[in-house]
Amino acid sequence: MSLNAPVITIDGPSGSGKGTVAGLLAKQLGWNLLDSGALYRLLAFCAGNHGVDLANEASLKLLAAHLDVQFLAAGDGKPQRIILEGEEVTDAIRNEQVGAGASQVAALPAVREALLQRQRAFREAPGLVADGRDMGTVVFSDAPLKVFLTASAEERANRRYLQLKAKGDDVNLASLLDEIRARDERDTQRAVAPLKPAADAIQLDSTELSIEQVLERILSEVANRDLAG
Ligand SMILES: Nc1ncnc2c1ncn2[C@@H]1O[C@H](COP(=O)(O)OP(=O)(O)OP(=O)(O)O)[C@@H](O)[C@H]1O
Ligand SMILES: Nc1ccn([C@H]2C[C@H](O)[C@@H](COP(=O)(O)O)O2)c(=O)n1
Repeated sequence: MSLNAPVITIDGPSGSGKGTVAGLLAKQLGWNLLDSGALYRLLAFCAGNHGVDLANEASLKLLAAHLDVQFLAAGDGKPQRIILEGEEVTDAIRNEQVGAGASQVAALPAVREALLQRQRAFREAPGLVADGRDMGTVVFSDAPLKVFLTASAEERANRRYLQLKAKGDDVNLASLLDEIRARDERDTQRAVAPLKPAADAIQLDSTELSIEQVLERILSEVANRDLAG
């Protein structure tokens, strides 16, 4: 970990485009990438594999501390490959069921504590782009650029619908909207590290913006702060 390496944090609700924009930004800047939501998804998925109840905080804490995971750069603009206990789970953790489980385990203080250092270890030169819910408020509270990315719940559900449909999943728009609202509620209302903008974050509503427009706005903030060296 290098405490001097600059960090750009991108927080926001599910489907706001954080992961997509963080990946593109990291690629463009040649910086490291932390998809912190993947860690919570992996924990929920791993708990399922090991028969651990999603409310069992003590067992989840242990599982989180010993999570055997590798993030592998895929290149060609493809998402990182994720290997859990030797098995590729890149696609398996990207569904609403695992997302809901992740949101459930993420509300447990011992789990968040157990994952904190693992997340901070991603801070390496030349810099880090980190996306999640508490990147700007807790994990990298000293980051020189913090973005809070939002979009209406309807637009986010529609994006998720198109994304899952393109993968061949059997999806229903109304259920996705309900799931997104339930996840928003749990992520914003939990007692520890709730989803909220950091006081010094730039807020971007992407409802009417394309991915390229969002990226362009963040890159202009990177240039204003002279972060790219
Ligand atoms: N501005 C945008 N306009 C249209 N589609 C977008 C935009 N941003 C993202 N998308 C699409 O929306 C879907 C969800 O985006 P993404 O996975 O990046 O969201 P997220 O905020 O990381 O969600 P989660 O927190 O659940 O992982 C993807 O299919 C992505 O291509
Ligand atoms: N920094 C983070 C990242 C994620 N979570 C929780 C809350 C989300 O609902 C869930 C899945 O995240 P996603 O992959 O959809 O970004 O994980 C969190 O609490 N803190």
